Amino acid sequence: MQPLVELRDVIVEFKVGTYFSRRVVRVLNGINFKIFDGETVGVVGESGCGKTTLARVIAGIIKPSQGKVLFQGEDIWNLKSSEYREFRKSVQMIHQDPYTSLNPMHTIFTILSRPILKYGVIDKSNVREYVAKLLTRVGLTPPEDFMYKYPHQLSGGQRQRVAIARALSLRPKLLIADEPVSMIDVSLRVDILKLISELKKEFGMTLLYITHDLATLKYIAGTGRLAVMYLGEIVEIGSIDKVIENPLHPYTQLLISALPEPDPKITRTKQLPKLRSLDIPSIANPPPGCRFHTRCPYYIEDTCNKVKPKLIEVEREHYVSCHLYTRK
Ligand SMILES: Nc1ncnc2c1ncn2[C@@H]1O[C@H](COP(=O)(O)OP(=O)(O)OP(=O)(O)O)[C@@H](O)[C@H]1O
Repeated sequence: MQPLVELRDVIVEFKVGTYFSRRVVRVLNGINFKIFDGETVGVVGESGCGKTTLARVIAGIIKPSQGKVLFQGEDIWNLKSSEYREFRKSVQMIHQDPYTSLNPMHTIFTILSRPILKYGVIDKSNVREYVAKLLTRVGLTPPEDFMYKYPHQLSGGQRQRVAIARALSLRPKLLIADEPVSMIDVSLRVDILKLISELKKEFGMTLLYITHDLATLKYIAGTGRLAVMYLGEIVEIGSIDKVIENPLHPYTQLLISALPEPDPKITRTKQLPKLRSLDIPSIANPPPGCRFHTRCPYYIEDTCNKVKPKLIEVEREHYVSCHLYTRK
């Protein structure tokens, strides 16, 4: 089956520093990744591991320094302008920060109607009705109470609902939600996650959900797949159930064992894997070999610190890059 999105050996490098101390930081290091039509894929990893960069590469906002990004089999950086326009319409993103993702100078009506008119989704005469429908669908009712307000007049949760309506307005094939609830009040998070998950089903979209919080991922992605990132690389990928029940990579094991337990007794007695070091290396200066070796409890001298492990299939559709499995 042709994937909706495919990343082939994607490398992203940024130039950082001033003129005299300019250097290159590799933020994505050889990503191979497929997303299939209709599925939900979660990407989890700690802050700064390259999740947003991955999302932006898939959305066509950042051009990879090397490698290819294919959408429906076509290299997005070789598309004709009309095809590129169609691609940009098909892939929509909900950003982390609802306070900066909406233009503060425009009313909600303008924010929602502009992309609709730009891409000719609906006839001009029907725009008001369409915007009202969108607002209602994302729970901003009655829509007249929100349409002519400015973003600063709304709460964080309401703004994120507007951002969801904006993404939805173009009827995208792929919705990328980049930590959509991390800056929203805890009490509102479940409602927003529920809304995204319902809309995904209702509109038959494919969903890429990015988070550093595995607990919210289980909530939204349920039966989908999960990719675990560590310092710019995917270290494990498989169905969410398999990865959570049988995490293969020591880093994934660590993430899962750190999940809060409903029973405080279990939390008190739970043994977390003993890490070699608590320091998280910088993505600007990653360790050689396996990037997790400086922290890994199962570190193998002369292998993990020297050889980069390949992502291999250990059980059906469950991939991991770790020397513990390549040696078997
Ligand atoms: N345009 C850029 N120029 C230079 N460095 C960048 C740029 N964009 C991202 N980075 C760096 O790349 C690294 C990965 O950033 P990214 O935002 O992709 O991580 P993340 O996993 O999404 O983190 P968070 O969860 O904190 O948002 C960070 O060290 C960041 O500072």
